[in-house]
Amino acid sequence: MSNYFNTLTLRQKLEQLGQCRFMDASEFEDGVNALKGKKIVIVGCGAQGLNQGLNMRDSGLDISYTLRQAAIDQKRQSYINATSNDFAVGTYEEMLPTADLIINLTPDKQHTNVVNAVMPLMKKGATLSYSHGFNIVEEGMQIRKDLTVIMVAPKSPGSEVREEFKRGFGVPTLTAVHPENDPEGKGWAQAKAYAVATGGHTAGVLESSFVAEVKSDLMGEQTILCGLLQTGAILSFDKMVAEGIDAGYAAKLIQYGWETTTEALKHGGITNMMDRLSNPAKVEAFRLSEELKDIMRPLFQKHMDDIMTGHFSKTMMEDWENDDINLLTWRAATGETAFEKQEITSDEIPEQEYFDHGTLLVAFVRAGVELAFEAMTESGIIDASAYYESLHETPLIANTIARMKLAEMNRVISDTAEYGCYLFDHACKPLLTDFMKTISTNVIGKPFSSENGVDNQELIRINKIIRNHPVEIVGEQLRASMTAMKVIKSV
Ligand SMILES: NC(=O)C1=CN([C@@H]2O[C@H](COP(=O)(O)OP(=O)(O)OC[C@H]3O[C@@H](n4cnc5c(N)ncnc54)[C@H](OP(=O)(O)O)[C@@H]3O)[C@@H](O)[C@H]2O)C=CC1
Ligand SMILES: CC(=O)[C@](C)(O)C(=O)O
Ligand SMILES: [Mg+2]
Ligand SMILES: [Mg+2]
Repeated sequence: MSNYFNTLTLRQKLEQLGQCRFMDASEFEDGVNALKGKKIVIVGCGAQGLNQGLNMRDSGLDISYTLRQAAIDQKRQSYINATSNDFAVGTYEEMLPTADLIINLTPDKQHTNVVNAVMPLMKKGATLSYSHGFNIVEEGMQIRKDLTVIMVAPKSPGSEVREEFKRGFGVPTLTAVHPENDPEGKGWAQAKAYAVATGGHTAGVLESSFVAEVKSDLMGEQTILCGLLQTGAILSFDKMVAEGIDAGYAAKLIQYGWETTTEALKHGGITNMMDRLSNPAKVEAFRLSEELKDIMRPLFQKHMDDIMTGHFSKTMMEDWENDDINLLTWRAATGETAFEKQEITSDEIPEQEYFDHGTLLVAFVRAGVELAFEAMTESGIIDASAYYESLHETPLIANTIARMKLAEMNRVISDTAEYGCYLFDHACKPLLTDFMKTISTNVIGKPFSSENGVDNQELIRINKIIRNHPVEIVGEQLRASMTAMKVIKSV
C-alpha cells in the first residue's frame, strides 16, 4: 500500500482537492429513502459510531453494530454503548454477510486491519463507508472492485453530532464517493441519504472528495480546532495564575471562555465575536491577533505542507508502529498541566464577562480561524469546506472543553486529531514565549482598560479588515442557509 494522493498527477491532485459543491436543500427531498429498509451495520461503537447510529435510527433506518469478538466477550465500553441503547450487536460473521451498508467507525489506526477482516465477509455489491478518508488517501487501501466506497464525514466531534441533532439542527457534513469504487453509480444517492439521516443536511452538505476531506480535516484539527485551543488554554491559564488571578477563577474563565466566545463566532462570524468586545478592547484584540498571525503563520503553513506531502501521515504511522509512544506521552503530559488539574470556582461568571475578561481568548480565536482558513484555501481547498473546518467547528470543539477541559476534548476527538493536536501544541507553545511576556491581566483575567480613547479612523479601518476577510464573506452566505441553528449556552 502506498499514499494514494501521492500517486496522483498534479492535475488530478488539484481536481480532487478542489472538488466541493454546496448542495441545495432541494437535493435532499428524497430524504433517507435510498437507505430505507437496507441493513446498515456499523463497525465500532465509539464517539462517531454510537452518535451517528442513534441519529440514523431516529431517522427511521435499520441500524445494528458489529464489534470485535473480544469487545463482546469482555462487555467493553463499546458493547455497553450499543446494548444499553437497545441496538443489536453481533460478531463480524453474524452481522456482515447480510449487510447492505457497512460503516467503518473504528479508529483510523485500525482501518487496514478492520477493512481486511470485514471485506471478505461483505456480500457482492454492498457499500463500505468511512467518516474520515485517511485509510484510502494516506494509506492507499484497495477495496474490492464490486464494492461501493463512500464517505459521510460530520465536521464535528461525535458527541456534538448527537447534541445538535437533538436540538433539531445538525452539523455540516462532507460527502464523497471514491472514484475507484463506484461500480453501480449508487454512491452519491446513498451518501446523501446517510447525510440526511444524521441531520447534516440542516447545516450544510458538501459534495466533495476523499482527498479534500482528508487534507482539510487533518489541518483543521491540528491547528485551530484542537491544537490552538489547547495551547491558548494552557498559556492563558499560566499567565493569569502567575499574575495573581485566583486559579479557580482563571480555570473557569478558560473552560467556559472558549465556548462562550466561539458561540458568538458560530452565529455571526469573527465580526460578531469581535463586536462583543468594547471598542477599546476590540482595537487591542485586533492588534494582538495580527501579532499572533505573524508569529504563527509559518507553523500553520508547515502543518498544511506536511499534510499535503504525506510527511505528517508517515510520521504518525511511525508512532502507530512504535506503540503510540508519542501520543501516550503527550496525553499524560496534558493531564499533568496546572490548568487541567485546577478545580474551577463555583462562583458564577456572567456571559459578557467572558468577553470583557477574555480579550486574549478572542485574539487567539480570530488569529487561528483566519490562519487555518487561509492556509487551506491557499492550498486548493474550497472556501466552504475551509469555513466548516475552521470557523463553524471551533465552537463544537469548545463545547467539549466546557464539559471537562482538555481531557474531555482529547477523549472525544479521534486519536488522529489528538495526535495532531499535541504535535501542534508542542511546537506552538515555545513560539509564543516572547509574545506571552508582553501579555498582562489587562487582556486576560481582568477588564481591558486603556488611557487612550479610541481613534475613530482606526476603528473604521479595523472593522473593515475584519468584515472583508474571505472567511466572513463565505460565512455569511453559508449561515444564511443554516436557518435551524440553535443557541448553546452552558454558563
Ligand atoms: N472522534 C470524532 O469525533 C470524529 C471521528 N471521525 C472519524 O471517525 C472514525 C471513528 O473514530 P472515533 O469515533 O473517534 O473512534 P473511537 O475511538 O471513539 O471508537 C472506536 C470504536 O472502534 C472499536 N475498535 C477499536 N479497535 C478496533 C479493532 N481493531 N477492530 C474492531 N473494532 C475496533 C472500539 O471498540 P473496542 O475497542 O471496544 O473494540 C470502539 O467502539 C475515525 O475514522 C475518525 O477519524 C470523524 C469525525 C470526528
Ligand atoms: C472532531 C473532528 O471532526 C475531528 C477533529 O476531525 C476528529 O476528531 O478527528
Ligand atoms: Mg473533523
Ligand atoms: Mg478528524
